[in-house]
Amino acid sequence: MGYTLPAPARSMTTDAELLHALPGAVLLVQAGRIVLANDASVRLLEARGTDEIHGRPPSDFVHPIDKPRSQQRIGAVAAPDQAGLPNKSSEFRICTCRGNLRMVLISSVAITYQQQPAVLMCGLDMTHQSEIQAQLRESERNYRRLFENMQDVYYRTNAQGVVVHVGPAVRRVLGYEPHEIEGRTAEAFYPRASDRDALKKAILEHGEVSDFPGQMVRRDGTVIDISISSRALFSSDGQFEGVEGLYRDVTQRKNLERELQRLATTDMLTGLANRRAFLERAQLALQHHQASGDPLALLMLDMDHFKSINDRFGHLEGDQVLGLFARTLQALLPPEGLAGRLGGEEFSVLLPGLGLPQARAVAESLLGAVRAMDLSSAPAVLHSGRRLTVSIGLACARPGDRSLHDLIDRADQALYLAKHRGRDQIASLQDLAGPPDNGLPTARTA
Ligand SMILES: Nc1nc2c(ncn2[C@@H]2O[C@H](COP(=O)(O)OP(=O)(O)OP(=O)(O)O)[C@@H](O)[C@H]2O)c(=O)[nH]1
Repeated sequence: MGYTLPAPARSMTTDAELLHALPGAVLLVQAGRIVLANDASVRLLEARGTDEIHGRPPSDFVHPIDKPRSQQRIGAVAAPDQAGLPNKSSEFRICTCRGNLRMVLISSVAITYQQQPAVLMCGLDMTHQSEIQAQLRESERNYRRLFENMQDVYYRTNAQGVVVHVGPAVRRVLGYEPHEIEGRTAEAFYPRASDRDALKKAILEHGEVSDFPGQMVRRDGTVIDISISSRALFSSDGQFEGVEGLYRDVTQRKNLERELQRLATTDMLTGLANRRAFLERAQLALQHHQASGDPLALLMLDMDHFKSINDRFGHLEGDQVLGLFARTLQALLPPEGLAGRLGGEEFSVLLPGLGLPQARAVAESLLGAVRAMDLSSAPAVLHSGRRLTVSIGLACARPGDRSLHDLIDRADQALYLAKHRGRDQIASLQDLAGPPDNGLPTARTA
């Protein structure tokens, strides 16, 4: 296949035609005046024709700021020590005949033309490149500003986990200067090595992580919650080169979340688990019991004749008593136990790992502690000489339990039995005459 030149290729026969066909602007200056301008310079200077250029000093087209430099260069290029060599090209602001500004890269050389000394100037329009450079500089300034003011900490480590770069936000987040962190391994700032290991593992497994939770230690020793988004860096031949990412201090948000979680799961009057939280934990404990066969006991507690406390001493005093009762429960719980307020003056205690005898012992101690409760924060009750008591229903999880409801139901029935039998006592369904419950003897009394 032959190659054909594109259509309008101009054919030229003279040197002058060659000069006018040049894409670069050329001016010839003699005795300080332009004596020749090629077509490209006419276009560059936005002249109507060569007449608008010929006869004028080149400085007519140079921006006042660049005039001294331009004149100095034209003088220097003609100096004998320049030996007819062109000077180094340099950018000048050029004002066109139409008043527009152009950035032109100009180089000159001293010659002899028609037996007279002359300076030949060659110019390349750099306006577009200058604009690009200015945009680049502006964009670089913008990125730097953004980087300096960023709330998140940018960091980069090498393959050995050494921090090679960290952003200035680290001053605010961790209280260190960037140079104090650069050159150290990131592990140094994690309170638990396992956190950093988990992050590393996740990044290597997935290539990147987003909003990965963790904690870091500030210079003053306080531990803060952070959220990290990072990615692994690889060389073009697939070698692991380190990690790059951003982390931010989310302590405030985490504290708020923890507080919301606490509010959502805590009974405000007593500080115990609320009904929803208690039942959730009880469900988990039952599942564990079903999977492991570990014993599980549940107590239902109801203050005796509580209505009369409210009626006689007022609702506020009643609230004080409920608070006291809750603290008494809490103080006597075994480490794995959980107390909750199911509503009103009804409470429940979950006893994972405890069988009937141990659970009964806990219930006994609760019964005694309520009888002996210090009522100084409920002064009206205290001065009346009234003693408080509680009734307790006790049930143990059985292999046949289909749901938590079965266990709670038995504890409720046992509580009813304790009330029925005169209150201030413990009952379990084993106390009823009937078939053996869970292999234990029947008709036991509390
Ligand atoms: N002060 C106070 N009283 C409450 C609260 N919730 C429920 N109560 C009261 O607790 C009382 C419960 O009374 P009842 O269920 O009739 O039983 P009781 O008087 O405790 O008698 P027995 O349970 O049969 O021993 C009612 O008067 C309720 O108004 C509370 O948050 N604060």
